[in-house]
Amino acid sequence: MRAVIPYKKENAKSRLSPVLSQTEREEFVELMLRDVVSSLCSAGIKEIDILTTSREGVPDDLDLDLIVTDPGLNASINSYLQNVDEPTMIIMADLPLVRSSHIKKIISYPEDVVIVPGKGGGTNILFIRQPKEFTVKYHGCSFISHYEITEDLGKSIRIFDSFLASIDIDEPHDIVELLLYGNGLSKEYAEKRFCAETGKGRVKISPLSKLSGFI
Ligand SMILES: Nc1nc2c(ncn2[C@@H]2O[C@H](COP(=O)(O)OP(=O)(O)OP(=O)(O)O)[C@@H](O)[C@H]2O)c(=O)[nH]1
Ligand SMILES: C[C@H](OP(=O)(O)O)C(=O)O
Repeated sequence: MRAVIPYKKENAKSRLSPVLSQTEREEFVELMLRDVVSSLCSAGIKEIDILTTSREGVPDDLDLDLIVTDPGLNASINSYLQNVDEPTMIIMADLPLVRSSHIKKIISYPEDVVIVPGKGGGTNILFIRQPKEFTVKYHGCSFISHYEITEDLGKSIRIFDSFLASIDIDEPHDIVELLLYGNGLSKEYAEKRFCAETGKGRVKISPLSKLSGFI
């Protein structure tokens, strides 16, 4: 089996621009990628492809196969899937809370397709046993799209229900979960810039320079 990580570094994570500059977001996404690769490696996944819009910005100290494609998430993944003959895990680069134990569990299921929902209707991980037959449709409510695509193919489905694996770091409030539950390089990066501030209601992030009642 293999894993593929779609990756776009240039102006990455634009939804985090209220709290991180472009340079910071590009540094941050690389550290999240490293965390994801580390979890895959710890789970024993040996074949890891990075499907990237540019060779620059992909760490060259990691043992990864690089596939450079034009921008366009769905088109690049769908053309990649046409060329693979083995079970394949599509795992996003912005999942620093995914642990190797999640990966091991996901690949142990007997179903044809395992879907790991992301917050807000997204798809964080798709594990597909026969990828050539599958077409992805990310963006919008892609969890429902991938569920329906799998059903239309007559394939069996497992939904992997996990709090940590559901958290993709898209918006500033997602960084709270990274501060609370992270254990890798991207958590260290976030800790240099933010703290988790407690008060009424949910914990919030606060820039480190404005500390008040934080944990
Ligand atoms: N190969 C490839 N990967 C992409 C592309 N766009 C996004 N990705 C990756 O797909 C995953 C999900 O993307 P998003 O969460 O939308 O990330 P993003 O585009 O950096 O974030 P926003 O600018 O906030 O939408 C991440 O792993 C991205 O690095 C693309 O055009 N090509
Ligand atoms: C790619 C997209 O990611 P999100 O917009 O949820 O980060 C999705 O999961 O369909």
